Amino acid sequence: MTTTGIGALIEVSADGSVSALMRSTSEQWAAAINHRFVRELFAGTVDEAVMRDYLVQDYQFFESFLSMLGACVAHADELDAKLRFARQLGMLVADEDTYFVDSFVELGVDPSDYLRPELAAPTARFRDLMDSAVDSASYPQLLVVLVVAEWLYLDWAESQEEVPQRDVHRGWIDLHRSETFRGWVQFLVYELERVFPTENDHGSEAEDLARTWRRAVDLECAFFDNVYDD
Ligand SMILES: Cc1ncc(CN)c(N)n1
Repeated sequence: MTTTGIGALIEVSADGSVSALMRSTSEQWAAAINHRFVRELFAGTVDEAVMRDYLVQDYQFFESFLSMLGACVAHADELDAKLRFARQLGMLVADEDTYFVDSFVELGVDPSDYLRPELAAPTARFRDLMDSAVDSASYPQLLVVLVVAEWLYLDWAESQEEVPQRDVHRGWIDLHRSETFRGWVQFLVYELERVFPTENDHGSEAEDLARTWRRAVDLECAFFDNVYDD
């Protein structure tokens, strides 16, 4: 076992499938974790309207994300894994949903504005990708999207030590960095490596997973970019 450069907080086998996926998107990954939104979030200088837009769109992301975890409870091939996804669902309901609702209060966003907003294009595309993974009922397809979404967030959230003062900024960083969050991401990465199809057995399935990985990384960049587009 070894660690990679970016994503170095997580152990991956250097000659395994996850390492290869990571290498295929290293530039886009670096662009996402060093994005202007991340820099401003750590500095506590994100424009109020940008933060509002980002969280309103991310609450829509969150809905499909929950469905993916539910689908993993249904389709994971081992009991231990099902239990791990069920525990994470409980954490998201308790901590992440509370963060969203408290932040909407802090930012003055009414439920009527955050429950059914118009979806920005990257949000709609991300939801399509997650909903397709759910419909596929394929544990590897679900894992590919989850690994990108969670590992990339761990990477940017652990990229700086100093955290900003305001709850709305600090809370979003804290949700994505801790021993516990790192353990969750490590679990996802081990699972993806474990169930990844070998080229000999299922060449086209592996290609399909690689396409999904690249699409998810591109969408992470687009999701950040979108909040600065008029
Ligand atoms: C767009 C996006 N990607 C990932 C995460 C982390 N679950 C998130 N909240 N939003």
